[in-house]
Amino acid sequence: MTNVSQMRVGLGYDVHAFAEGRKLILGGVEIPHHKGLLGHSDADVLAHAISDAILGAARAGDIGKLFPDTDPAYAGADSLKLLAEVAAHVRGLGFEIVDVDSVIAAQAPKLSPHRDAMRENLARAIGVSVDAVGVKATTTERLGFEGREEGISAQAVCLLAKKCSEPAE
Ligand SMILES: Nc1ccn([C@@H]2O[C@H](COP(=O)(O)O)[C@@H](O)[C@H]2O)c(=O)n1
Ligand SMILES: C[C@@]1(CO)OP(=O)(O)OP(=O)(O)OC[C@H]1O
Repeated sequence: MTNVSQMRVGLGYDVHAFAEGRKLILGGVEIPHHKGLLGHSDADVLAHAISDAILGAARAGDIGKLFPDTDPAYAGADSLKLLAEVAAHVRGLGFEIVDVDSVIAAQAPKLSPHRDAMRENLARAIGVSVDAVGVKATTTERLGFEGREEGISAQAVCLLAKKCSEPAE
């Protein structure tokens, strides 16, 4: 028997609408802006997309399954804490979190000044090194709901590895 790694990829996507009187929190960073994102939790759309990418790679459902948006326990929840729970959950299933990359689609505000702070927060929550977490941002050239500044979307991919035994040839 030899130990081999089974590799799995996951994809996550999330959208939250802008609302007045809310904080804008992305990757656990509170970003100065005149409006924030609406949600049951803190509406950290980036942390949610990454959570779903990790869960997708583990074939373990999605964040709505783990943390229902009908459960008052998650009202105003810190999404970095939910992400840390997701990481612990997939490790409990035997997976190692190898790599994460992501992109935020937002017409405004400018996010690149906050990239490193987001990466550090996310890496700490996931329990990986900062170089294993990518964060990018794009406008949508004023097209679509992001371009009209009605909301923000985020997409993420994740690579997981699981050690498994296989009979030698
Ligand atoms: N909210 C955003 C959007 C974009 N950026 C940075 O600007 C670059 C150019 O964006 P385009 O949509 O015109 O391609 C992009 O590569 C990001 O570095 C940003 O910081 N915040
Ligand atoms: C994060 C959770 C927590 O209840 O709520 P929301 O902030 O509404 O976020 P969404 O991505 O719409 O749903 C996932 C939920 O698990």
